[in-house]
Amino acid sequence: MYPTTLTVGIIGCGNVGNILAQRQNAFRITAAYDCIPERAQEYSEKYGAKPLSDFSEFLAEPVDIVVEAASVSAVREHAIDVLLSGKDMIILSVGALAEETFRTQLLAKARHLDRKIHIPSGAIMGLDNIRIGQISRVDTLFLKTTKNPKSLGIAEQETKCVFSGTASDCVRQYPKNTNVAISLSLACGCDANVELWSNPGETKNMHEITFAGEFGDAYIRIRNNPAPDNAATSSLAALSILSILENLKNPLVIGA
Ligand SMILES: NC(=O)C1=CN([C@@H]2O[C@H](COP(=O)(O)OP(=O)(O)OC[C@H]3O[C@@H](n4cnc5c(N)ncnc54)[C@H](O)[C@@H]3O)[C@@H](O)[C@H]2O)C=CC1
Ligand SMILES: O=C([O-])CC(=O)C(=O)O
Repeated sequence: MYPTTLTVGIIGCGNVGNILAQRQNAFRITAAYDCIPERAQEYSEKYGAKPLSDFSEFLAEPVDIVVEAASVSAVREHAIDVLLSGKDMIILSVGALAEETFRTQLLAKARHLDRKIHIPSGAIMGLDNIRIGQISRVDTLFLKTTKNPKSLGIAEQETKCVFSGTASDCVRQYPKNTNVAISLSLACGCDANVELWSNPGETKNMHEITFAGEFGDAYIRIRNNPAPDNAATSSLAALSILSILENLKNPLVIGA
């Protein structure tokens, strides 16, 4: 069981890492790792977490849970070692789990070590009940994401569909922008269909989910405010991690 005040180790001292540190309540971030050591150092000066530039030293820190808020490659490089060090983990760069061999290895390790990997709802709503896809018929799971071209890292000046295909192919091309597509796929147990739109007039990060099956049908539209230090990331993504950390000890479990 977790203690009353959780201790957290953070991988990634960027936009999300900073939001989490600014809103510590039921938890304390005590260890910080970033592949750019100056970022971990600066983070430490601002928030008091111990900066670690060597990942094995980070793993030796006695934290209750590790939060990844870095990149798909950080998950591939470090997630199995985090589990091996005896810690549960929250993974935000969910796109890493699109690759089947890696996902199978990671989940087998977690099962073997009796550790939990939390996938936050991130920048979308409704992920809880999309899990019914694992136990009932699904006819449609479709995500349409619309962002400003600057967030997508492209120079497109027209409103345009820049990707149409499966979630796993989409996150390979846009690993910083479509992690939510993999969260939906993992929840439902099938590869979601995705369209990614670039719109120079869009100031929000918009996700429209269409889900239909045995239960009926649903359409969920989320119009996210971009986070202050990284417009490609929605503020909701950091808030969803905060809600996991704040609720880990709560005896009342809300949602599917
Ligand atoms: N699941 C979801 O709904 C969402 C997921 N994300 C993902 O969350 C992650 C964090 O987002 P932001 O904080 O906005 O990004 P950011 O770019 O502001 O910060 C990332 C930080 O992680 C560090 N980093 C990158 N690769 C690393 C590695 N291999 N090892 C250690 N440190 C590494 C960077 O130096 C940087 O300081 C990104 O991968 C982003 O795509 C973002 C929004 C929604
Ligand atoms: O923050 C968002 O709107 C979604 C995002 O970047 C992702 O899923 O990677």
